[in-house]
Amino acid sequence: MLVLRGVVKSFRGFTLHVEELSVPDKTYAVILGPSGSGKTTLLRIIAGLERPDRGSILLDGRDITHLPVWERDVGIVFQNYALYPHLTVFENIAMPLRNKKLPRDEIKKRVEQIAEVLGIKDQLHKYPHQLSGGQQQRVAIARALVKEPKVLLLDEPLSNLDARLRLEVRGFLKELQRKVGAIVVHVTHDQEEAMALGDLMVVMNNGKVEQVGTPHELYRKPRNLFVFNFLGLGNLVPAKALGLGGQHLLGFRPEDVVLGSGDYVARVVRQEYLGPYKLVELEYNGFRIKARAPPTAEFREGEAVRFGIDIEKALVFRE
Ligand SMILES: Nc1ncnc2c1ncn2[C@@H]1O[C@H](COP(=O)(O)OP(=O)(O)OP(=O)(O)O)[C@@H](O)[C@H]1O
Repeated sequence: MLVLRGVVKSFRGFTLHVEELSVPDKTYAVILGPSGSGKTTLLRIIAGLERPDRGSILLDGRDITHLPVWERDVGIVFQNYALYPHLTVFENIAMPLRNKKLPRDEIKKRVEQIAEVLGIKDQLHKYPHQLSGGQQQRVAIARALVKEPKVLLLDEPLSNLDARLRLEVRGFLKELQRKVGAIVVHVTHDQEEAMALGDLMVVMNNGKVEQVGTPHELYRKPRNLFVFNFLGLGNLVPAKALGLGGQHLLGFRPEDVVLGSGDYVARVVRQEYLGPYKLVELEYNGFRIKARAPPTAEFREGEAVRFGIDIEKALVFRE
């Protein structure tokens, strides 16, 4: 189990403050937040690349706050992979083991083993520039895993891959984590990626943790407007505008809008065909509302449609 307690790190004009964060064993944790929210700083503190001003980091009950990077039992994959260009794939992966001065046979065995797990065994003689982006990334992951660390840290690992490869590698990362059983801490600003991968999601904003939970908890029970707005598509309408009492805002997801029947009448502003469903944007009482419709539904722009809201699923926020 990885625990951060009372961790504070200040730069000029920015403070990261994590009161308490626990990541249980064998958990895929995703740190999600907008640019500048402190995700990378948090990762670097866990890695030992950044020293916190206050607080402690515990790994399996051991205080590692003041240990140097190489004594921490963590593997790191940087966003740009940071491979050594003049070394072969084999030597890149072997580097952490050479630093540990393991015997030559042992190094060969372990490099080949991890290369097998990552499906790059036939690339070991090549140089990084002879590999595709996806293959380079696998080499970086292999290098991070070859020491069999308890914690694997991934900083925006998918951001350099094209859309198709990103989906493929995403599935692969999760399977890999299950196979090696390590704690993964994965930093991203992509909410879909975070929900797809995370056993545990940590939403950050402005140096603080806004909420920690499973993807479903965060999507359905966001603690505040920031989390609601940051995860997926949402509608926000004052309760009054819907003829309901109170001064609050109602938050609901497109899939909570029932089209074709209900208490309200709106106008269709536009529609987007997205394959499995259509996203329809409505205007009601001066507010925009996004709704889901079957992919075959046809609307005319400006057409009046009736709609209702699954009010049980709606969230109440203070205005
Ligand atoms: N070494 C440093 N010296 C000074 N300021 C820093 C340093 N590292 C980070 N910061 C500042 O801390 C804040 C958080 O940066 P951080 O990189 O952790 O955010 P992030 O959420 O990872 O953002 P991004 O998604 O853009 O990478 C930023 O305002 C950044 O300018």
